[in-house]
Amino acid sequence: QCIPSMLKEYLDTLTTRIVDAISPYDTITIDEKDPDFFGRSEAYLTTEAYLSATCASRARSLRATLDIDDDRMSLSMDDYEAVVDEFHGANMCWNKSKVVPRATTIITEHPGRTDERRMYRLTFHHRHRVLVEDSYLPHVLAEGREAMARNRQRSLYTNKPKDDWSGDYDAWSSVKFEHPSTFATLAMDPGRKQQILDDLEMFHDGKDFYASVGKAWKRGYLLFGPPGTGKSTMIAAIANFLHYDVYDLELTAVKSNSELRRLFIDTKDKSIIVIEDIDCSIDLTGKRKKKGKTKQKKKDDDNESKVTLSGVLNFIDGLWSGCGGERVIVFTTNHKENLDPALIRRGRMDMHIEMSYCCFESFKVLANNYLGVTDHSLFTEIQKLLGEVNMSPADVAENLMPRSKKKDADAYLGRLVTALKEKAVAGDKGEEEDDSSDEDEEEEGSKKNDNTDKDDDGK
Ligand SMILES: Nc1ncnc2c1ncn2[C@@H]1O[C@H](COP(=O)(O)OP(=O)(O)OP(=O)(O)O)[C@@H](O)[C@H]1O
Repeated sequence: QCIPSMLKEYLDTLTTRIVDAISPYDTITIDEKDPDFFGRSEAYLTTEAYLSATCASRARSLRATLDIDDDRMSLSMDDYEAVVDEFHGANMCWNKSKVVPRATTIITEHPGRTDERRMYRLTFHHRHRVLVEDSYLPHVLAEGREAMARNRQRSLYTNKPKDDWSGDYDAWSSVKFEHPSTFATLAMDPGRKQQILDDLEMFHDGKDFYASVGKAWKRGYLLFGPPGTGKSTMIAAIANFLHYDVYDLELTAVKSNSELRRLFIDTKDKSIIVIEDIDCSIDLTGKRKKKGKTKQKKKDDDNESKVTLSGVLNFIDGLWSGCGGERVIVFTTNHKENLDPALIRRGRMDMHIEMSYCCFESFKVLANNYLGVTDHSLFTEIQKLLGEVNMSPADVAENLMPRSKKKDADAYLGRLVTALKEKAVAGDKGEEEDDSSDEDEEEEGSKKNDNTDKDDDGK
């Protein structure tokens, strides 16, 4: 029984060798099993992601698997299916096959599990060998990784108090990141929006550029503006655009610079590290200039947190240069003028983005988002009123929010007109008083600065 099977194996090998010798085609096999680990090989997973993203739609026979984390079906080529990928005029033929081991009499604890092994085989003409090795395989790798990053379930992390850290990688707790905000739904000046998108794209595709100029692959964005103008919404849109995780760093819970460093070291690549309301998080502001005035306060704060401005500056620059890559850091503030210039200088906060009160262009985005209208007889009046009063996009959105299943555009736009008129009667100052009413007392003194910020668009 053994001899015929050995003979078959020998003949198979011989046939392959003869065919290889006379065939003008080369092949590369990418095996599912990782020789060093029990899991699936990264090369296989990356190839699968690449083919699913680029060529699987051309395959007639597909395989669906349920991604439990993501709660969706993902499709890939089925076994024995083949597709052709054209690259720089050359045909790259991929097929998927599997090897089923010969039956044995091993009794297993897991009867459903088989030892079958899948593989992708790339076949191409011998004359494209250099193209495949130098360009096509790196292309498959880069695009496959990109597709994997796009498809993975992203997380929103927050830092735990040090007393709750239990293991080496336990400084952050996380939940699924599922914020629906995108740049399409974000209401802001379209020109500025495009600038930000271009900047993010440049950063995202800039690995080689950053390496060539000797700069760490990171980018800092300072988002500033009055409450309710969309700073948090913008962060979510950036995360969705770049397909990054978000680390929401609560600085007041960090007790020392070394704890801060450790938190940053524990963040992963392809992530956004956010410190919201940086001016309220910690006494980073003005400390260097008004040492005398803040001495007493500093004493009181010593028991609370010993994170210093220089600690924050060091971790941004020191750490970024040394580890990982592809990280974005975002600070938000309602009062940019209170921040120490060293903290927000270009190179640390590379782009300063003002989120301002609702302009007509922003309103049109919100009207479309909330009511599905792109034009209406009340638009002209709303445009005029928005030119006269300051209303945050959050307030505009609240007025446009349908109160029943029926999207009655006349009623909701009418309600907005009434609210704007009331504000016009109260004057712009009324807006500022409204904002401060639900905020901490200590913030009240700086409300008037919202308008001074408007002159600095951070270009
Ligand atoms: N520019 C915007 N585009 C779309 N929606 C917006 C925008 N600004 C505000 N909103 C809406 O208002 C809500 C509050 O906005 P958001 O929390 O992003 O404001 P913020 O500037 O971060 O406020 P704060 O300074 O108080 O934290 C959002 O959930 C969103 O629905």
